[in-house]
Amino acid sequence: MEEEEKIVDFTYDKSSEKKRIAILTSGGDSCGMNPAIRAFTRAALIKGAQVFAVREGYNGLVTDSIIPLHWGSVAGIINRGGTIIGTARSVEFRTREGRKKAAFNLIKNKINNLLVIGGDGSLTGANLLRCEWASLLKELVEDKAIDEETFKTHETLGIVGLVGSIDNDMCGTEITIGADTACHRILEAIDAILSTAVSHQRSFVIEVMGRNCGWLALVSGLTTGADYILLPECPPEEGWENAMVESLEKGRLSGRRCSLVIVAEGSIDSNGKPISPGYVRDVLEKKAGHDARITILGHVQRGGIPSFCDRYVSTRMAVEAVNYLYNGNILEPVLIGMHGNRVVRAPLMEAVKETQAIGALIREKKFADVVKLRGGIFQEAHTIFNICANLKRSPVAKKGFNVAILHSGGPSPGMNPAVRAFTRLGIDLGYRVFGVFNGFSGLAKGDLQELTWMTCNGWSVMGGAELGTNRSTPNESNIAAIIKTLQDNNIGAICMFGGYNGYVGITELAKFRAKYSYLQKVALVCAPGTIANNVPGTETSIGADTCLNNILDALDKIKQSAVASRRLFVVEVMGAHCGYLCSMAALTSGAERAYTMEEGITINTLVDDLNMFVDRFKREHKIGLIIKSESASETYSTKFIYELFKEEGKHLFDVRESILGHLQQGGIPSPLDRLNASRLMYHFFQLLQTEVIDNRQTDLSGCIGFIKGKIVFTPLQEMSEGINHKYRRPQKQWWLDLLKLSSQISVSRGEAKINDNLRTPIHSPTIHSKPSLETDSLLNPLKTL
Ligand SMILES: Nc1ncnc2c1ncn2[C@@H]1O[C@H](COP(=O)(O)OP(=O)(O)OP(=O)(O)O)[C@@H](O)[C@H]1O
Ligand SMILES: O=P(O)(O)OC[C@H]1O[C@](O)(CO)[C@@H](O)[C@@H]1O
Repeated sequence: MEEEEKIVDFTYDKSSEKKRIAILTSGGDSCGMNPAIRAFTRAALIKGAQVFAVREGYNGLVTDSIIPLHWGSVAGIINRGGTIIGTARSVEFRTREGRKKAAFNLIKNKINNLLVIGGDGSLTGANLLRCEWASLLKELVEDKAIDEETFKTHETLGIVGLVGSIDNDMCGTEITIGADTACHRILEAIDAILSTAVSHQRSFVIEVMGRNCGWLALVSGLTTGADYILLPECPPEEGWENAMVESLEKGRLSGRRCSLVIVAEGSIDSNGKPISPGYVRDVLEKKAGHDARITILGHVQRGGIPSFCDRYVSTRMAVEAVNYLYNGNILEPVLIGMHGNRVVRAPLMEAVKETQAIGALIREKKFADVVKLRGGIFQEAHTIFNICANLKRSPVAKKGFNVAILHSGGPSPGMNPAVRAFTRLGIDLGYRVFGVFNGFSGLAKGDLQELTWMTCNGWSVMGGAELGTNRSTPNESNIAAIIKTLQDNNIGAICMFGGYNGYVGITELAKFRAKYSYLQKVALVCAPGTIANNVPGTETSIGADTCLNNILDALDKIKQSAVASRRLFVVEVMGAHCGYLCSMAALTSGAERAYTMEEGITINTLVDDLNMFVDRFKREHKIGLIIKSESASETYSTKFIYELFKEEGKHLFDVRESILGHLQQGGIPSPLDRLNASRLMYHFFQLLQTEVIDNRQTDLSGCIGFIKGKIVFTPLQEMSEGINHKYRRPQKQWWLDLLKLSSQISVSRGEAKINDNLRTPIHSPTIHSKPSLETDSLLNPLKTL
């Protein structure tokens, strides 16, 4: 995979031949397709391309349902599920005759670049069209449908693919567009089911989608604390029914009041025989005597509002697709994927081949190879699930090593799932695990407790921080008491899961090593648990994803409230001195402006922006949105900006300010935060084993975090050097360029010059069940963002 560092090159393409690019969505719809259509269209328009939508997937290519897209055609869709250009599973395109018609229609519309957003099937189709292109064109010449001249001008077809599928089943990307939102829908349903299951002491068998991929089942199993999961990639051994019942019984005996089994829809046993939820229910009733119920989640999983993650990845991938069409080698079709926070390109043909190989390997029952092809995160999540769901039956060999976890800083969603994973992974490995209440001050007071397997039962779904958190740090007055607690409980390692203050606290504690020799035998490791994403040694902190979903939820509601009147909203978000939340919220909400401390606010910026909004509202815009980071400027406060815009914009628009406040820290943790919290804790124990126990580096100190798609350890010195101590944020912030991207694709450069009828949005097929395939169905302006 080739990683792209440059986020976007917005230079206008001056070549005389303007690119004509078509975009289509195909296969099952997925949340995130619309943000991808928006970002792709706008980024391509900025480059000077003419952009077209092919309606209803490949059917639109076959039937010539191709319409132009303009800046305004994709307005107001960033927060809408589904796909405004329609999708389908086209039977005709599967035939060579169908693909010949598709080729003809592309040529008829003078299109020689195509973006396909769909699942593995759709991208297989795109790949096939690309492979057959020359021969299809030759046949069209022979049929006299096109002449030699046209043949020559269309010899190459640039193809780029984005994986839009809830299944997350494609090689070449860690995550597909729609998979995260589907996890949100599944978790909402399971979290709701758990309360009734617990009340009745029932067992629930839940079927989730995914075709022959178990990603959705695996992630939902791990993040809801399910007892048992059935995945197509890891079919259970013969006699699994007894093992499942035994495992569930063990859970009940330890105090669980309900049992949860998640079945991926493509689950099979080791002989390749499908396993149905009905069969699992029957086993539970007959063999365990459980009162069991089935819930098949179905298409709920594909619906709703796109999550932050899906809006983010789809926007990034779409912009990179434009980059590729302008700067890449279009003779080699690519798939744009994600690796951590980074966009990557993979050869489309290879990705398709590898993905198809998985299906064949499942049929050949080569399951170990299948799991390998699903990638490292899949394997890791599976290992963590297996440990956290099963209390070992045989006693574990004790390590004689005690570990403690504490939080520090503000509460962050994901703290409880982290403690659960820490406890269970630690116990499984033979450690004694302690939870410290109320941060470093609790440590000084000796306020800690040994955590057992069941102490954290149910914590994977809980927001807040059961252990408590505060901003105290070790200092001269409490250090002796801290050392006493550590010594009394024979603690050999501390995992501080928290925010900036926790990093300061661990740094302070390490400084006391010179004075207190006991501390030289205590490993000190920070793990990022803060909504602000302002800590060093990581690109992402746990809690930020939940927080951004909270912010987007609020922004979507705020935007709706403006529909009836012209309003400009100035919305203040948290993040201390770090503009991550602000810039990401702007990028994924379609806000026109984001004010961060990193970029600063000047009077010139405010005047320019005021003029921009005046211009927009004059042209019938109903809503404007500015996201402002809480510390963006000491001089130009939220109140000041509100007053300024109110005064200057009166008679044209209203201004409202909204300070989102602590709702941003609350709520149940998102699937991604739950998953990543567990993965971090898994890596903590790997680090402990290799560095502290095997390499005897008892005074190990530093932090673990996500860098370029991997979980890595950064030693204390480097960690400290990576901090901008004045502004309490990392020195280097990888996302800064995204601020530019956000405003570029939200505000049209030449908008003032654009003819009104070109800004007309498309009818949504979700509103009109039988959308016309004619281009004149571009009616009825919605006139929103
Ligand atoms: N082998 C193929 N040859 C030609 N076209 C194909 C091929 N496979 C799929 N397609 C085209 O892509 C469309 C969508 O494929 P499919 O139904 O497999 O969904 P998908 O893209 O895998 O999406 P999802 O993961 O959401 O199911 C098909 O209806 C067909 O038009
Ligand atoms: O919506 P349809 O055509 O019934 O397809 C359902 C299938 O599509 C997906 O949602 C996406 O591939 C699968 O998880 C599921 O098996």
